[in-house]
Amino acid sequence: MSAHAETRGGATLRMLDTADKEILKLPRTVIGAVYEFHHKFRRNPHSPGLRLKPLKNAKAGDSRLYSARVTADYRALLLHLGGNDYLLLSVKHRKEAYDHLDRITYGINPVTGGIEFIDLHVVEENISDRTQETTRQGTEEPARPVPLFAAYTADQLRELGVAEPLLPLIAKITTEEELLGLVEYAPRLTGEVLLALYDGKSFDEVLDQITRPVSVDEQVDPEDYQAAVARPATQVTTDDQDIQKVLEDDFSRWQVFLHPTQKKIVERDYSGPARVSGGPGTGKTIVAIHRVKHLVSRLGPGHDTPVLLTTFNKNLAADLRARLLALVGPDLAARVDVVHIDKLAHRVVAEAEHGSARTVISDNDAVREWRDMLRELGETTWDAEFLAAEWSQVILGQAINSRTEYFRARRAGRGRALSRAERNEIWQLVERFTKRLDEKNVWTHQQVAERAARLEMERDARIREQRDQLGPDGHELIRREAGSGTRLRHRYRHVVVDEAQDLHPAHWKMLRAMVAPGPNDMFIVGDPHQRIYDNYVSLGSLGINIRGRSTKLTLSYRTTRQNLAFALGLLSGEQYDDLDGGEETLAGYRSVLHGMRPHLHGAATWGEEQDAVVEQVRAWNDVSLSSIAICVPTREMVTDLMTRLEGAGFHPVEIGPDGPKGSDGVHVGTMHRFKGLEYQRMILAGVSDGLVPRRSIEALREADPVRYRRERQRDRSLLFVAATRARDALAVFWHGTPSPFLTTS
Ligand SMILES: Nc1ncnc2c1ncn2[C@@H]1O[C@H](COP(=O)(O)OP(=O)(O)OP(=O)(O)O)[C@@H](O)[C@H]1O
Repeated sequence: MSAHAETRGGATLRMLDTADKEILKLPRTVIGAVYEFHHKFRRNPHSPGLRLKPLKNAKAGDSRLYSARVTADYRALLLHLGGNDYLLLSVKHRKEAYDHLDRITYGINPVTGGIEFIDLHVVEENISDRTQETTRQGTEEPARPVPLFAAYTADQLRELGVAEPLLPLIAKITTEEELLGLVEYAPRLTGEVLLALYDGKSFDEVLDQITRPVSVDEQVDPEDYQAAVARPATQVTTDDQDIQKVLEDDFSRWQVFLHPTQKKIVERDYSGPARVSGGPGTGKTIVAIHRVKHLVSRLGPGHDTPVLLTTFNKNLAADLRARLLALVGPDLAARVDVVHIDKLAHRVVAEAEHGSARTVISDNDAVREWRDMLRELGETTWDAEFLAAEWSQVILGQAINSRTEYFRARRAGRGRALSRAERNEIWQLVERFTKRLDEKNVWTHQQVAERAARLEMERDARIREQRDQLGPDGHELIRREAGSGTRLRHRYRHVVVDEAQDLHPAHWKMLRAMVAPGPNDMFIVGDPHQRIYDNYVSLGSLGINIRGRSTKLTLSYRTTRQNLAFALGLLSGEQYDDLDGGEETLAGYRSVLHGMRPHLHGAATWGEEQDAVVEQVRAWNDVSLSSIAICVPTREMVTDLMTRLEGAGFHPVEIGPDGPKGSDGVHVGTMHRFKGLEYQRMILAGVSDGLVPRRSIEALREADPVRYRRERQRDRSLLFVAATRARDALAVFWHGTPSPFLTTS
């Protein structure tokens, strides 16, 4: 519903995204009053109690700027957009609201077409406060002999979208602290551009990676504020609840203020499957959830669940469900099937086979079964991990049913080539293995996925067949399932996938078959740099054609610039695929958040390292224990650390396959468990040579270089995922020799 439709007769009052930063610093009672004010204003902006009146700004003839009464002492600054539409720019103490009117500027950015508001007085005060603070602490940096941005002309900065009124201030900045002080209250794009230039990106890179993605194509009318407020670059709230969310807590901002790039991706109409990539913390999950909202709010009325939102595991699905509910409310959320991918596959199989009694075993259990079987057979040519992966990825992944098919199968990226005789041997072992599982009445998730994919593809084929038989009127009952009288349709109208990089080919086949090919059918979100399972796919070859519909998010909302630089260093020299046979990079990946450099600490032994980790937890006593997490490479190390923390009087909570097994207390888990999570502070422990990457892969270095590279890359990604979970502080520990991933960065 649009704000206009909601408030017929009254007024619209939207809030600019930069307003809440100042408002949230006000006393609690005033924040509450802002919310009340907002309600009253929308009902009748001219009610006498509100004292709405134009302000005489320094700009000649300016009549857009208004003030209104929030409490006896506080005033709202409003921008009149036209008609009864207003924009809340700020709330200030009465004195401040009128004292520095000549320092208040607003306008439409000619590059993005978005509305920008700057209180130069606030910016200047912030710069001077921050600088004084560093002087007091004795941490001030020496001013550079030339201003930081002296190398750029005003025209160049304008071209990059920097806000005009800030140019004189920018020209004077000589320290990082001053820059951070300016960026905090500057329009979003100005901050992004300046920090990127400061971090060493070239003018062209910034233009290409930061400015162009948010530029508008059309000519911007500098006076048309109604048009400007509707552009993605103007980040505003839309309704009452939004304002409440923003005022209640900072964590709800994602529900309200999408980055222009996020917004474009969410609202675009795609002619077929679309893919969104982006580094850690760039809001891929947020975009997926908003996309679901966008899709579900356009559906006609009904009680069915035409939208699927799926992800990798149960824990992440629970998180998606909670976030979706917070964003859309129970009625719309009820129309979305939020389920993790394995459960979805199980459902399909259970429905077809009326509840299979088989027990599912984990991938680790499957490798163990392979190992046992090879030992029993005295078979030493192949190792269990290789056979498990060959079976899962090539044989199940391509739904191979016979030896002949396996002889012909493509084994792209699987390591060394296999001769016909070798394939024959493997096939026999696979047959034996599946028989062994059958006899034990167990199967793996991949087997379930493969069965589900087959079932869904058969269903899809039946739907097509029936459609082909439709008469010219198209409404024949032929569409009914033979005998049952129920209509046979695709399960979903739209499918939205998060954590796409770790889905198995069989999952993709199942998902593809669950939705009719067409506009907005599939929305796929993932980051190949975070692939931590051995599933490589080419979406095109699985019938999911994303060509021309790929977009990338590059601004991290989680990771600080310091942590981000560290994490990027971990990946140096690797290449990553784009899930479609091409290459993917993290070009443009950046942050505007500022924090401490990661703390790095080496110890002589694992025992000493654990002592240091416990000390670190103790030192972080300014945050709650549940906002700290520790991740380590192995299960044994989790157990060790849990005992150690317990002994030190902390209450560690282990993260299991379904998420944390409790809430209060430091979370501890293996690196695999941290996919998709985030914590205020993170400790990575055990980042030693031989553990990260695993020593066991060394044997492959000569024997199978391709596989060696992949396994090594997987361990690197695991460390990358772990390092990017931290919102503010990151501490990295090892014993003995540090991981080579640390030293090459
Ligand atoms: N537009 C936004 N406004 C405010 N916060 C945001 C916005 N977009 C994302 N965030 C926040 O940034 C953090 C990371 O978002 P999200 O989990 O969606 O990123 P991601 O790309 O899926 O990360 P990862 O790949 O590491 O799992 C979250 O805390 C989220 O709430």
